[in-house]
Amino acid sequence: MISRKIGVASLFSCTMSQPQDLGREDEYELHQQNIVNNNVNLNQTFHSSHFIPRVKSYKEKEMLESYYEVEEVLGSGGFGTVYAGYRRRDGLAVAIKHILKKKVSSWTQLANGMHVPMELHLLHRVQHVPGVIKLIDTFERHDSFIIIMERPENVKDLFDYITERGPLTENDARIFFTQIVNMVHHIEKSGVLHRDIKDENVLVDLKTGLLKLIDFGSGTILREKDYDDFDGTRVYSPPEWICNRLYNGRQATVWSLGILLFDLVNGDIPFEQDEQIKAAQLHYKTSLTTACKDLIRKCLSIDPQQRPTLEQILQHPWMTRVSVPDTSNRRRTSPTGKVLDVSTMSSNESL
Ligand SMILES: Nc1ncnc2c1ncn2[C@@H]1O[C@H](COP(=O)(O)OP(=O)(O)OP(=O)(O)O)[C@@H](O)[C@H]1O
Repeated sequence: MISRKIGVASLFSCTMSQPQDLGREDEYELHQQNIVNNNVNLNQTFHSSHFIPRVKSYKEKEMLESYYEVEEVLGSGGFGTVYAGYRRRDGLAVAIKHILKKKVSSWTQLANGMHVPMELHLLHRVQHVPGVIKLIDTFERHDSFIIIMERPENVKDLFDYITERGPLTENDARIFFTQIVNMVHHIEKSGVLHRDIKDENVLVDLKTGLLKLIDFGSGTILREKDYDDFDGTRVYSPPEWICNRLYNGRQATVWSLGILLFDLVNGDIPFEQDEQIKAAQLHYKTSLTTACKDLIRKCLSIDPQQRPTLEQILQHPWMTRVSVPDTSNRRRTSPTGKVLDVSTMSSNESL
């Protein structure tokens, strides 16, 4: 598998306590630390009435470190660094994302006139969506923003998960893919476009198989008009972006879902080079059902108009197939990491 990650450290080498309280709505605050907004690059400005943080007055002692213990690096990318940490008052496990202002390309203006990275606004706006990572707290410093999020215990991102286990069975892939499509559907209904749906941005809870979506750093407000900017992951971007530098948000999302589904059942993404994206030829390493290949093919239609909508994906026969108990005693590993007796779950993948 070709590595698409840069400098991602191992996850969760230690934990202190079970997450109990993810922070009540009224606990969510934006702590301003020595705010200097004069040099902020406001490429994109939106007036938001959805996001009005309570601003805590700046005091030297009320720094991040007095609320949170910062530990090892979980990952670093285009916008900054993510650390593991704990909330001091109750030991809640958190992820601390440090976003450098100079690296932020998209900003929004809040109803109170404050400027924040679009990522923060979008994440706040989709907090009600099941599966979206929970926002706990936010700080502003003169050169950066710090986003505190829940850090579920015993998780692994989907890239590492697939790298370690190889291609998933179609049944397991369906369990994951259904969660992701439902999440994306909810997010779009909330007027948000994630624009970086990929295995590295999905965390798998190894106990429950439940997924968490992270990283709205490439996201934007959903609109019908085509976009002419893209900051997501090129190998998940559609041919119309590669060829024309223009795309419809919903249709590009469906393309990225097609890449992700291929990745789940095949163990790696289908295209690395621009020419491959433009040709959209699919070569499978694994044996798949006709229904599965049909759904992938439709999502990866070169013509964006031919791609299914999210509703149509959810209605596709591969997604809705009725579970047929397998009477054999075959055993296999589930996405939850447990060895399952497949006679108790859906497993008939033949068409
Ligand atoms: N809430 C979280 N809980 C656990 N791990 C997390 C969390 N948020 C981020 N991570 C880890 O940190 C990594 C980087 O996070 P994220 O993608 O948000 O940062 P980024 O700077 O936008 O990275 P990139 O540029 O690669 O997209 C993730 O791949 C994941 O491994």
